[in-house]
Amino acid sequence: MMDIIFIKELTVFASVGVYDWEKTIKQRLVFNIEMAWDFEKAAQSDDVANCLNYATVSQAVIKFVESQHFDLVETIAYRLVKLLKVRFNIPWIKIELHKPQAVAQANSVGVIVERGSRLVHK
Ligand SMILES: Nc1nc2c(c(=O)[nH]1)N=C([C@H](O)[C@@H](O)CO)CN2
Repeated sequence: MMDIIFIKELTVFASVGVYDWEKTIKQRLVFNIEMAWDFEKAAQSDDVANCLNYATVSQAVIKFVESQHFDLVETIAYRLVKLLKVRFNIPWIKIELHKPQAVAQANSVGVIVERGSRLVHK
């Protein structure tokens, strides 16, 4: 059995890009995040203290992405997945990072990183 928490289309305006002009502006990044979590304790207690709080995770994403300039979307995804997995003790996490305005002819471009095991033992 596997329970999943998701965050869809979390938008963050970031200093991101390899070109000089990109270091002077903010650009829209969009995150889709999926995280495995065992809902047993949260559902039994109906207590937010026992869940993986999607609001807290969202704030951690925003704070990290806004903290500095990044040249590559890979760098953001790679460091962010490590940060979230460790800080929130997430057994499996998948982050899809879009930079929608990067390629005019494309609807979106970006990267996907996935870490850990989806099998949460109950
Ligand atoms: N694989 C990547 N390719 C490119 C990136 C990137 O972060 N990862 N970035 C750029 C530029 O910053 C581009 O987004 C400007 O439009 C080019 N290729």
